[in-house]
Amino acid sequence: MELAKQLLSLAKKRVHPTVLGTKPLSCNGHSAVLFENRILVLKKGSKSDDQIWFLEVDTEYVRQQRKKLGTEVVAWSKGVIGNAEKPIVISGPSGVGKGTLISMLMKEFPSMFGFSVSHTTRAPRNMEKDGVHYHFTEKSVMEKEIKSGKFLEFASVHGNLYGTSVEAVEVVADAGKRCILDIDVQGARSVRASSLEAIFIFVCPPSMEELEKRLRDRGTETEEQILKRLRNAQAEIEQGKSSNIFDFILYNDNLEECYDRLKKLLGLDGFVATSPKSAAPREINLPTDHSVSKIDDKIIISCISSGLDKESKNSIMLDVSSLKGGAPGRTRGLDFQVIGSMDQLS
Ligand SMILES: Nc1ncnc2c1ncn2[C@@H]1O[C@H](COP(=O)(O)OP(=O)(O)OP(=O)(O)O)[C@@H](O)[C@H]1O
Ligand SMILES: Nc1nc2c(ncn2[C@@H]2O[C@H](COP(=O)(O)O)[C@@H](O)[C@H]2O)c(=O)[nH]1
Repeated sequence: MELAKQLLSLAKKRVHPTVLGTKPLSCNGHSAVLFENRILVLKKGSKSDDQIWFLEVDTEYVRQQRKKLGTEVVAWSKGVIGNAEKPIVISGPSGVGKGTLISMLMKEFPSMFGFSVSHTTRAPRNMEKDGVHYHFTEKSVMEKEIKSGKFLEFASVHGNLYGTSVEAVEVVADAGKRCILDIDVQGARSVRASSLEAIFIFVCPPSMEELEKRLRDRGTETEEQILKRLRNAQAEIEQGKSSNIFDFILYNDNLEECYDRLKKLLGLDGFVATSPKSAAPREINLPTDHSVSKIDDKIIISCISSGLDKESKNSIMLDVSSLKGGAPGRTRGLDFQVIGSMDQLS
């Protein structure tokens, strides 16, 4: 009942906490169940992907944000049935070939991987499309969004702001794909410190001369920008090799060989991409009429449905013992079991 006391004390003091995360859309009523550090909210008569929500009140993430923002904080997080595979964070100096390797992976395994589309304040290059390569944005807008908690991580890189929104990672996982993040070392450090469990790979150039050649041959930067990126590369390579952020270091000398090593460390060597392997979570549809009770880590949702001549009762048992992640954005690891028949199962 610690959480109940905490909530009561906040209400008495008339504290208005900073609310992080995307709020659930309004609905025709809801049931709420109190846990140790969060409140489970079951929306009545909502779509299957919008039924289970958590209001994080005293989770690790909320405590971190409270410290960072200096205010009381609560955070919305959508409950998702099942788990997602760990995202892959790829870092390395500009021009080393991260984007090239990621494109190869996505081309060979289109149904397995999805790209986390970052936000940036830098101007688009000729072939770059808004919403595909980046979400191109104004600095003032991005700064506001950073304050509102939209980003999992952000950093100032080569003079511009770059950031990964919570949504960018979660839409990929919700589609049943494994998310790939192309971010700099500062961003990788932030993700390492966040609640997102990931695999961290650092891509190294064979030499500074070769890195410079690749950057120049790419022809996308001005001379001034090339020099800035090369200066930053020195420090990034040192940090990439010496810090304990990264699980793997990949040397990108010969592209094909490097790509083969990348596939090997992801367990994809010899893997033939055939039919789409979807890890999309199972879904339940909760009817408008239901009552909720809690037994330890199990939530029993009793549904009442009236037929022509009889009223039948069915129940779903929602297991919340293996919740993963928590805020920001999604709480994964929910599982359910149907007790009795359930017409509403999709
Ligand atoms: N192993 C390689 N050998 C030769 N050229 C390469 C190799 N890998 C990538 N390249 C080339 O180097 C250039 C830079 O690659 P890429 O754009 O993928 O780098 P990046 O690490 O994503 O850079 P940034 O961080 O600036 O986005 C491209 O023109 C690409 O074709
Ligand atoms: N911390 C973050 N770094 C990011 C993100 N998106 C990209 N990047 C890194 O920026 C540089 C430059 O990229 P470019 O497209 O301008 O060449 C590169 O190292 C990327 O990895 C992000 O969301 N967060």
